[in-house]
Amino acid sequence: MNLSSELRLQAIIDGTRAGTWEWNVKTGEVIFNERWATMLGYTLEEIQPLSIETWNRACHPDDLKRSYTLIRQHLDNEIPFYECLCRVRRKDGGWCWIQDRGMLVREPDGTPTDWMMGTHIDVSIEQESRQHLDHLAASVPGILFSFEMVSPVALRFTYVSERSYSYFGLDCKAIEKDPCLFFDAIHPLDSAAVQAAVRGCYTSLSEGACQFRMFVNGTERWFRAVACPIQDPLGKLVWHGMLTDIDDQKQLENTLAYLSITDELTGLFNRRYLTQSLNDAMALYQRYQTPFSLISLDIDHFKQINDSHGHLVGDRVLTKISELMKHRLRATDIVGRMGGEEFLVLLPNTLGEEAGQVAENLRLAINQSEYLAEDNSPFAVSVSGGVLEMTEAITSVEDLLRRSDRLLYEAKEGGRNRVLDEQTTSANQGLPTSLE
Ligand SMILES: Nc1nc2c(ncn2[C@@H]2O[C@H](COP(=O)(O)OP(=O)(O)OP(=O)(O)O)[C@@H](O)[C@H]2O)c(=O)[nH]1
Repeated sequence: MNLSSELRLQAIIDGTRAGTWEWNVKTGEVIFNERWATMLGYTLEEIQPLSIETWNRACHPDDLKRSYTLIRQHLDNEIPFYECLCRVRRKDGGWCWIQDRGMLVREPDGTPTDWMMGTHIDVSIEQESRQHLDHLAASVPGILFSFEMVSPVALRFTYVSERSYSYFGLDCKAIEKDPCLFFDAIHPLDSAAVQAAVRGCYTSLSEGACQFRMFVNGTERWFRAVACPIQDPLGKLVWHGMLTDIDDQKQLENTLAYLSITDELTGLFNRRYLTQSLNDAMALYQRYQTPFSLISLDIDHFKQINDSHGHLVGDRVLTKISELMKHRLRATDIVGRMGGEEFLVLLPNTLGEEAGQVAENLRLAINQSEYLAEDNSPFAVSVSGGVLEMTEAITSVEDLLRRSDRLLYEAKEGGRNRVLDEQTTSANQGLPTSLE
């Protein structure tokens, strides 16, 4: 090519529409090109005479301070290039965003000169779009994010909205630099699920969602993330999504789940949960012959207790017996109130003989406890019960409960305050299918 280097350089500068600056850091002398002036709405002539003061007046004071700090770092060889985003005042009084870049000019042997040179490029449009996005993100009830995936297990956040700080105390820029900051804050019990969702996104190339807990200021909170892949104009797949705080919803779900399986008065499991647990235990028995036993206990003459001492005292008896049972049973046992004054205990992996001893201990503990009337006078309470070990002969949960009721009935008939099992009763000979 036979064009002079000067001509080529000028063509490149004109083509990039860059304002250029040259600054003698010793004397303050400054040279700007025509484009530099037109970027701000002037002609070069209008802003004569030029000096570093021309720039000092045009640049926003906050950005100017930052700019000089960065220049100092560059001149002290701490950073190889100078780069700073600055707001600059235009002739019409408005501001524009200028990407300011430059470096110290050196002789071919590396000796520094007194001159720094660089470019000013108007990036107002890009900056405004970024701000629009930030404003939009700030008005959405969640954290907006974008990420690229470099492998099925590694992703890089290309955008995280500022709300990340108020949501989980992590700076959005810090997460963009290091995604581990985000992943390390996920509850260890949920990190496998999150990783699986990320892998799912990578392989299915479709929308992915997951719920997980994160540690926020030392406490756990539930979040939900949804992300959808979009192919950008360069053919790269980028996931865009939103993360919302669903802690209140989760608390409500947990409360509802707890209430749906809990007896309100005693805090024990309710009939629904007991029936489900019996179905599960029976399925395990039928599939793997995993043994289990069932204890049923019913308070004797509870109607009399209510009638003599009042319903409130009756309620206290139910609560006290529930507490007694909870403390005497294993964590794996399932104890619940079937309704009224009747309790059931499901003992997984327990044979009838052992269950019989547990039932007898419960009966004794209940009978030997002290119950107080409204006037603090003590009265006694006893229970009758039945113990059943699951066997091949028992065909269904209904059958199991029918046999259990039968034992209970016989214990009541036999004088109450006792626990019977199928071996010690007549019930094992010719079991009736109903109490009638
Ligand atoms: N205080 C109180 N009483 C209840 C509750 N649920 C049921 N009851 C009462 O429990 C009593 C049960 O009476 P019955 O079924 O005749 O049995 P019982 O008096 O214990 O007699 P036996 O079982 O034959 O020893 C009824 O009076 C019910 O009103 C409750 O949640 N609180």
